[in-house]
Amino acid sequence: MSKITFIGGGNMASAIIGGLISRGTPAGDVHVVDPDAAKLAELATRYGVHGGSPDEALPASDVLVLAVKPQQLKAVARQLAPALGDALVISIAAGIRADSLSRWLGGHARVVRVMPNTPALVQAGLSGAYAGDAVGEDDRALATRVLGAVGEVVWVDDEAEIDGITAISGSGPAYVFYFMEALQAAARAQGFNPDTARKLAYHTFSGAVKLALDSEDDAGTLRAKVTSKGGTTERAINAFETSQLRATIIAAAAAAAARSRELGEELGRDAD
Ligand SMILES: NC(=O)C1=CN([C@@H]2O[C@H](COP(=O)(O)OP(=O)(O)OC[C@H]3O[C@@H](n4cnc5c(N)ncnc54)[C@H](OP(=O)(O)O)[C@@H]3O)[C@@H](O)[C@H]2O)C=CC1
Ligand SMILES: O=C(O)[C@@H]1CCC=N1
Repeated sequence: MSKITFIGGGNMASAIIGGLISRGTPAGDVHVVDPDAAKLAELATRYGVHGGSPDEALPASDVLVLAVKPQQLKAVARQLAPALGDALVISIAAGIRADSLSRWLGGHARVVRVMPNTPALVQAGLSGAYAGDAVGEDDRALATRVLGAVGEVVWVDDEAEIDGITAISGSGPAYVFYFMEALQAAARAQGFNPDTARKLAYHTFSGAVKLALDSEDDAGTLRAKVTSKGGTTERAINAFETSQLRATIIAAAAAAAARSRELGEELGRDAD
């Protein structure tokens, strides 16, 4: 495996690092740069990875993963540019387009834009990936190896699709957790204690997902098999439909995709 340096050791970087280490990447091959010493200490304790400065880490890196907030990326990229060398740069920042980043890195061509998600921590991630024509097959294969260690990788030819992937699988775990929270609250409202409410909600979710993944039926058919005519489920689904829950979910994802495009426009300008 290649030497990988993460710039930013926050939530998403921790998830990818945790996934890489549990899949056998040697801890000595992973460096993390983050201004927060407490975060670095926690990553070192949990996964054995090294913290350090960009000056130490960059010259020895084959792959650089930029995992700072989109609002921080321009300044970070400009600062890294002089010491970058020939590393493959993978940006996971929402919204920021590959050509903006390449420009901030002083015209660095080996840039891949990726949208991962936090289930990477348990090797169940999904990453959308895009690279321009200047990025060769070897670099695409290298990016696939890094992200593929923590889940599925889906390459797109049109960068605009990364905004859609951000809205579905990038932000999506939060939608799922929102539904799980709501189902727990519903269980509490039925009088169950917190432990039982959690068990009922989580186990129902994981059981339904396992059933869907293992089944040849689509989700609509599986739903119909639960929904007896004149029964209890029908009453609940009718309540969802009356409150236009499906349309709300579709509109929410469209809002997330629009925000991704907006971030690319707003933060991609070179004016400041
Ligand atoms: N969380 C998620 O589910 C997903 C996030 N992403 C993307 O990943 C990126 C990171 O998100 P997330 O992990 O949630 O954010 P976090 O805020 O948790 O992590 C970003 C980290 O970068 C650090 N940082 C800031 N400036 C620098 C610098 N100059 N050098 C090194 N590190 C620096 C921050 O420190 P400090 O807090 O002190 O500023 C922070 O620890 C974002 O661009 C986001 O769009 C993509 C997919 C999913
Ligand atoms: O909320 C965000 O902006 C980031 C990108 C996708 C998930 N988290």
